[in-house]
Amino acid sequence: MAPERLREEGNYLFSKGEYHLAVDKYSAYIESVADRDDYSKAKKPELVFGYSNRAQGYLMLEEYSKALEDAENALRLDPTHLKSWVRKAKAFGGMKFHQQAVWAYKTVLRDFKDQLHKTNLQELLESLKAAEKMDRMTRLGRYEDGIDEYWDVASNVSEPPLMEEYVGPVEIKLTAATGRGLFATRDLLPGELLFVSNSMITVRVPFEDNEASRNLSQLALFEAIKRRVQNAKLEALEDFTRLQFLVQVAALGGSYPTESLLRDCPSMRYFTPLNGLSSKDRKITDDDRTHPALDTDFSDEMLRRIVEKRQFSHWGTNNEELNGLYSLPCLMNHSCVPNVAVTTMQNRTISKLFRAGRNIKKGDELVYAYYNINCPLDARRAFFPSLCCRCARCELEETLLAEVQPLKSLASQCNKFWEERPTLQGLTQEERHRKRNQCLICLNLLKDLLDSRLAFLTEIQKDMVRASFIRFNRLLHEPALSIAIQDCTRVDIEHEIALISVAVKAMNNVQPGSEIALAMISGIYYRVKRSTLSQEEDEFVGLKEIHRLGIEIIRILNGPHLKNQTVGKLFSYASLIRGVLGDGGSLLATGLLFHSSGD
Ligand SMILES: C[S@@+](CC[C@H](N)C(=O)[O-])C[C@H]1O[C@@H](n2cnc3c(N)ncnc32)[C@H](O)[C@@H]1O
Repeated sequence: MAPERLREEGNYLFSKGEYHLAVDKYSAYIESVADRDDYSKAKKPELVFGYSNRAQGYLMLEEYSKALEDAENALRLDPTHLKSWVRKAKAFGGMKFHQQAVWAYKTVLRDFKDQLHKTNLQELLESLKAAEKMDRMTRLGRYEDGIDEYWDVASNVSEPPLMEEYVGPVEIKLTAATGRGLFATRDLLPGELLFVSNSMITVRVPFEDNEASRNLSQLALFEAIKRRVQNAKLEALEDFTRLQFLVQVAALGGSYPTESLLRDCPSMRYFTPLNGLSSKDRKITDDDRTHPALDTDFSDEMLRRIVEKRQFSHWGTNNEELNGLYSLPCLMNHSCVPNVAVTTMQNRTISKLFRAGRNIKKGDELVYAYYNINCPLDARRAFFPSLCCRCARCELEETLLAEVQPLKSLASQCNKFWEERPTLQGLTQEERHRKRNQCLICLNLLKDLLDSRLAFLTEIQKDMVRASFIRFNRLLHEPALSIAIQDCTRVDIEHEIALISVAVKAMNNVQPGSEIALAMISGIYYRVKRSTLSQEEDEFVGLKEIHRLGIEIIRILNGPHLKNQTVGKLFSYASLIRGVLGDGGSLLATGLLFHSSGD
């Protein structure tokens, strides 16, 4: 077929969205032009056209390294070909080489200034801005810009910001008692970013709390990971990201006690996004070629175990469930006194951002809470029966519950009250008061215990005990039990603020960056503010102090550099989530914080 015909057919197929076929036609076109027996100078424009258009086809197919190769082929023949430059920039972006994408967009904007018309220019400026943002995230760990922009009324951003991956001051090592864990490689301040992890694979299923639906989602994850492993195995020695994927899956499937340190404690190079690696570290080395992950058989049994044991579930909007697999988060151990705060964000993927919750020293193990830890020991253990956490708090509580009978009965009342919660809505006025009083009596008993028999505990130990009884405080804030501000005296309100203040301070000392504490603070703050007494809000004893604590929590969860305006919005929005925060619902809370647009 004549080259012109091939070119026309390629264009036609491209316009119809048949990108695979279009790429084939452009390949045939390139070949037939190259084979033609005439001067190379004469063929140059046609070859540039062929390579450049095929690059565009590859971009549509998300085959970015091939797109880059073609764009570069075209530019070698004609370094002034604008479209090839733009395609090269896009290919860099697709490969997540954001630093190079920034450079390529800047080159276009500088060298082709006179050829760009308005729409072109606008589009390129936006692409450059997006690439710069991605670059800041993946190399510097700066995510606040995207969050600020999302919440800025002046911006038209409606989608939650896309969070690219980032790996900061973290390494994998063996712990003394709980297998592998993550450790800090330098001293850290509260709110500092540790790493951001996107799900390797996500499946969306309609939310149905039953066995069949769980099986279906596990099967879908299993099929997806199996396909990805097979593909990665084919190209792992040419493509470093595929090798990274294999190492990550092998690490998740690795058993502990460890058989092979190399496989079970892989270098962070295998977890770091390419844009965060030096160009030397991105290249496949001899050590990579002999990496044990390449010899791993990735049996169905191993992949099934990964899916079953390592899957994270999130509630999505529209009553759907998003189930995902993560690499680094799965290597971090649990503690009921965590030092890491996590937020989850749903955008096109699901991103988890991990930040230091408190001051952390170089070499400290990094631990976060796998589940809601604001409840008594037995309720915590019920969330994850196979774990049996032995952190300092669990050990303390176990001893106290065995030796201090009143504490044990308070714990069982606490759980019982909480389980009765769904029926609170239908109570009469009198029953509500009675129930509320029961909670208040329990809280007073707890206070007396801590002031007398348990007075020997240190302050942080007392806070650990208080944090285990938060359910009493939360019940006081259930819509069915909470006091209507108009109907109560200033003394009542101040008493309630004092109660919540003790509770949220304890929660924050035990688990800095607690979304449940934030929701409780914001809830009472706005209840007082919206009441008829709102003018005097600042005079209420303790209200300012809990507001300050709420702000502190937001900055731990979302970074210390967030604009004040954004922090204010997140604080006001947090009051809306208290109703939907059930046990284990803390992941949902921040998902929602970002998911809903506006206030
Ligand atoms: C998500 S993995 C964490 C990484 C794990 N240590 C490894 O080597 O793969 C969770 C498993 O780690 C162990 N683990 C994590 N936190 C623990 C804790 N606080 N107490 C006891 N075991 C824990 C349990 O075996 C648990 O099933």
